[in-house]
Amino acid sequence: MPNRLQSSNSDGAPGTRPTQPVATAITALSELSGARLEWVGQPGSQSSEVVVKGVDLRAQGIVSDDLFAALPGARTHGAQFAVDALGRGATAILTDEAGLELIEAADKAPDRSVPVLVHPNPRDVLGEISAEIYGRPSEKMQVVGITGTSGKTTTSYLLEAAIAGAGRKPGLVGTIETRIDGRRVPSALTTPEAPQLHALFAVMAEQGIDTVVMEVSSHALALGRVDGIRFDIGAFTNLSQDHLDFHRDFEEYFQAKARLFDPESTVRAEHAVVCVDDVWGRRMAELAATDESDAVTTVSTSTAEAEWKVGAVQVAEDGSQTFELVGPDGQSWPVSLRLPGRYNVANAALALTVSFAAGLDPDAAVRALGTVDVPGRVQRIDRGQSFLAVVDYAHKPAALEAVIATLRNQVPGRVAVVVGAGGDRDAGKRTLMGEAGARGADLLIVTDDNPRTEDPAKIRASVMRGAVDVPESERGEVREVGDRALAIEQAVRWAQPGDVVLVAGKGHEVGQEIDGVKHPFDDREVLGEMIGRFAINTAHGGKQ
Ligand SMILES: CC(=O)N[C@H]1[C@@H](OP(=O)(O)OP(=O)(O)OC[C@H]2O[C@@H](n3ccc(=O)[nH]c3=O)[C@H](O)[C@@H]2O)O[C@H](CO)[C@@H](O)[C@@H]1O[C@H](C)C(=O)N[C@@H](C)C(=O)N[C@H](CCC(=O)O)C(=O)O
Ligand SMILES: Nc1ncnc2c1ncn2[C@@H]1O[C@H](COP(=O)(O)OP(=O)(O)OP(=O)(O)O)[C@@H](O)[C@H]1O
Ligand SMILES: N[C@H](CCC[C@H](N)C(=O)O)C(=O)O
Repeated sequence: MPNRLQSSNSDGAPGTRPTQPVATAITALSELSGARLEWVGQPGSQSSEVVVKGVDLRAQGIVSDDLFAALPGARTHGAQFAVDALGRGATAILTDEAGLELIEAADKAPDRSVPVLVHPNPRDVLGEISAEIYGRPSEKMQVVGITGTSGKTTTSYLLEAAIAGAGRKPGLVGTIETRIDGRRVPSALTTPEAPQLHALFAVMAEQGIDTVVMEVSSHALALGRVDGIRFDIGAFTNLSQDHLDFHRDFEEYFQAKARLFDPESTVRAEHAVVCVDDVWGRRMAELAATDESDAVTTVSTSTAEAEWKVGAVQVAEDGSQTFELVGPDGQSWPVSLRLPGRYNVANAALALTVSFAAGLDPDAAVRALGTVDVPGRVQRIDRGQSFLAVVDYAHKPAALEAVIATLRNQVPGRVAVVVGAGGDRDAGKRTLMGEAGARGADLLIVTDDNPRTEDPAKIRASVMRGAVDVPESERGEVREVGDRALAIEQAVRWAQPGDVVLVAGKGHEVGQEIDGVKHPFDDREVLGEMIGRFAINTAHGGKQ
């Protein structure tokens, strides 16, 4: 039976469960959630004393004394894995009526009497239950949630640096990784499920973390993953097309994000910091407004009305930039940023406005921002070649357009873009990405991203359609090369001094998922290798 995990592993890296778990009676959870208490397995040994010390919704993640949340899903019902969870030491189960039936009908009945909390929609109560089991740890620290279509990871990294720079102990939860005071904990989702999140907060509390910055995806908001968290600050970056496979339309997508700001929502942050550059931001700021004068702070890099505004931006040859952030009382901060691109000025302005709202020392926060690079976000690959080579995570139309525009401004030469679209994700964005790539690049090579369970040729065909539908006079050359390594090779062979090669869509990812199997693939390594093989000796502009 798997033992309770430690909040620190033998190598000193933080674990994913607290070391000092608290026991919560199953009857208390029934009362808290309104779930009905039933019993399955051997009759006669029911004990109202049953307690749980942790919770998970993946049977494979269960350790002794856990509550197993057996949820209905799109692919399967968690109750199918109840026997496995009990074998790993779960002492109780949370499920719905269908789950209870599945457990009762299972070939292998539990060899003891097991309490089952039955709720019509267990996902709706899982956040509160998880918070309770772990002692409501998010209330012991200042939590900042960042949402929006693009810029969450970048803004989080900038803010994490500001928090550390200002002398606090930061926690970070996001797409690339979870970090506890700078030490890594791997993460599979941008925003983990509620049981994992509250456990992480409990570990962070044990390790003395005082300020947490976390990315909050629209999936998380819609699926209740952040329920039970008390957010001090909610930050909004922007909204553009993505995830319309999961959300019915843009309005529903907006409403999911709005859960972090809507005064009616149970996960509403106490303060909102909103970038009002786009119309969705302006709507979000209006929605978040209450009678409290400090409920919303607005920030803008455009002409939009806002309390915090960005003044003139100076861009150096290497793309790094400086700008002035001007506040409501005329106070102004000179900001230096290593990250290139106008959109990163927006990310940095948002990060700083949040850090001021969080009470961080402004000078220290501003200083810290100037040191930040983000893995796989406009990450330069330099092997001494005479053209600029960049890996970026743009995998949606607006992001692709933004990063191409940034790089176009940065080089005197031409732009090559290697990009594809992911399988089992918003199919509507594929043609738009093809269009953005074809309009922006002198050479667009349409390739595979993570096809997942889809036919890669069909995904490429959609991206290609968007690309070739752009009139020839308005676009560059378009090629289709399915093999991603070969596509990168072709872009590198094409590049001349002063050009830029952008490999977009996978950023920090280190695998390519094809038919359920993740094959090792890191754009940064492959691009570096191709430059080494085909573009060496270019310090003087030549090629092999
Ligand atoms: C649409 C979505 O987010 N679905 C999530 C949801 O799936 P689901 O409800 O359909 O569950 P299911 O796979 O049918 O499984 C049912 C239950 O059985 C359990 N189970 C299932 C199999 C097993 O072997 N053992 C087991 O215990 C599962 O934990 C679950 O509780 O619950 C599952 C359990 O946590 C998640 O794995 C799954 O995320 C899928 C894999 C996913 O890819 N999600 C992505 C789209 C996502 O959430 N992305 C956002 C970022 C988006 C962005 O901004 O870019 C994120 O926050 O990461
Ligand atoms: N503020 C922004 N506006 C538009 N595009 C942006 C912005 N910030 C970043 N991007 C683009 O989006 C890509 C992803 O950026 P980042 O990882 O910071 O966003 P994210 O919201 O975390 O994305 P995801 O939800 O896909 O994980 C970048 O590589 C860049 O191309
Ligand atoms: N969090 C995003 C990541 C997409 C990354 C891209 N490389 C792809 O596979 O589409 C998602 O799950 O939609």
